[in-house]
Amino acid sequence: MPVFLDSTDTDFEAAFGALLNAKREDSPDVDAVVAEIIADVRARGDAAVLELTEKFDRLPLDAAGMRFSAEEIDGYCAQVSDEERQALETAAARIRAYHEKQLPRDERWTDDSGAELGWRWTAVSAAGLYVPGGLASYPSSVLMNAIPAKVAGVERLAITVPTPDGVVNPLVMLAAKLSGVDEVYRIGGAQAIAALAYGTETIAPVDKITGPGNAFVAAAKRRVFGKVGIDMIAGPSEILVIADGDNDPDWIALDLMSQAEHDESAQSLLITTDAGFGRAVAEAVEKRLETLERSAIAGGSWRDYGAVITVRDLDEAAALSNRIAPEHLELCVADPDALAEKCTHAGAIFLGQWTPEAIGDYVGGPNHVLPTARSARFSSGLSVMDFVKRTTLARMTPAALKAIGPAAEILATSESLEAHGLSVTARLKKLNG
Ligand SMILES: NC(=O)c1ccc[n+]([C@@H]2O[C@H](COP(=O)([O-])OP(=O)(O)OC[C@H]3O[C@@H](n4cnc5c(N)ncnc54)[C@H](O)[C@@H]3O)[C@@H](O)[C@H]2O)c1
Ligand SMILES: N[C@H](CO)Cc1c[nH]c[nH+]1
Ligand SMILES: [Zn+2]
Repeated sequence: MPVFLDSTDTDFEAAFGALLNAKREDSPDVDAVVAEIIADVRARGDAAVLELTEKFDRLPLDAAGMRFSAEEIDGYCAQVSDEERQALETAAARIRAYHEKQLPRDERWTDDSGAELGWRWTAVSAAGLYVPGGLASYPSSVLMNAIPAKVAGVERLAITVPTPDGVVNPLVMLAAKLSGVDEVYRIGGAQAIAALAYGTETIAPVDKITGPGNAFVAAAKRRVFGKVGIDMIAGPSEILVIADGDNDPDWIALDLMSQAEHDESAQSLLITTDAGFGRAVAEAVEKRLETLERSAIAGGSWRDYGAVITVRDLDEAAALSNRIAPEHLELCVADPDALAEKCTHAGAIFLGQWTPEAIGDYVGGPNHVLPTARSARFSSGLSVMDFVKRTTLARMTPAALKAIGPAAEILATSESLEAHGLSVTARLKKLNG
């Protein structure tokens, strides 16, 4: 059973604080292991990656076998059924259409001084896309990473995906092919992140790494940030459902389990205005856990990190939700739009009882690579914007320089930066004869 909290209890704040601070993904143990792995890959390149792949994925490889060949990719694609291919194509088309709307526009204008100003967007040259593969396999994450990158115009895309015991999901290969990516490596975890960031004999380094993963992947992305860009911390999955008593407890139980089954470090929370409904959902979860094949993982994370919280009203629910800043927020209440207005910190919001979170994982259109561990307070889900950067543009005319140059001279003097000021003064002198 998860913890049951009631916002009217005297010890509520302490218990809620403990829930917020649960060290699900950035524990010192994970970070220490990851630091060692990254150092090893930097020092020994391919040799370290190959050893770590054998150790963690039980997959003995040589350097030549690290990358899937074009023939291998085609062979796996041929194994995909028509039904599965169509489902992937549906997902890909919807994800593409959604992300095409995110393409930012260049801007250029002339201001009152006569200065021409603006900015220009250009794509990252090379991106490494992490596709998880430890406890489940994620063709959908291939699409969610690669499609926005392609829409942005990234030239080189390299996918890393662990294949424990050498088992490959053919749909992962087809998703790569449908997205136009042919550089795919069968490596995962912190060693894959290090290889993408620093490069090895076989893998050329990239400029930016995106994608979700477990605690080891999330910790590795934190550590390589600065050497390369990263999208965000997209670690073990989370869901917060806010539901009134007018819902089917079994539906809500399944929604909670849909994220609990990703990882033992996942977190599934229910906030409800109806204590009896909260108990009914918890009972429905226990019933479902009796038959779910992934009950070991789902039950583990539900027991360790799950919670059912009873609140006085939906305003209180929104306030708690903002403190949690969940990756996924499902609003199963009579007026989900009104509640959504108040829920300002969340990776993705699912409005109403007909929108299970799983639709967003696969076919809704928005990206499913989303900020976890409360990082939705300051970051957003993966988008085209993660694969572009903005360069500012400025052109002075003589009139513009005359108008705003003197202020620059004064500020340069105030900073004691002589050459800065003189670079303006020299030009102004010429203009002023
Ligand atoms: N936030 C998001 O947007 C989002 C999206 C999809 C999936 N996810 C999350 O991605 C994760 C996928 O996890 P996964 O495990 O299935 O696959 P994964 O690919 O993230 O991790 C597998 C790798 O972890 C490494 N690893 C495992 N145990 C280790 C250990 N003891 N020491 C060092 N390295 C170790 C291994 O290298 C292995 O290859 C889940 O937590 C899921 O919730 C998040
Ligand atoms: N829920 C995950 C994001 O936390 C994404 C996903 C992919 N496949 C199934 N689920
Ligand atoms: Zn999911």
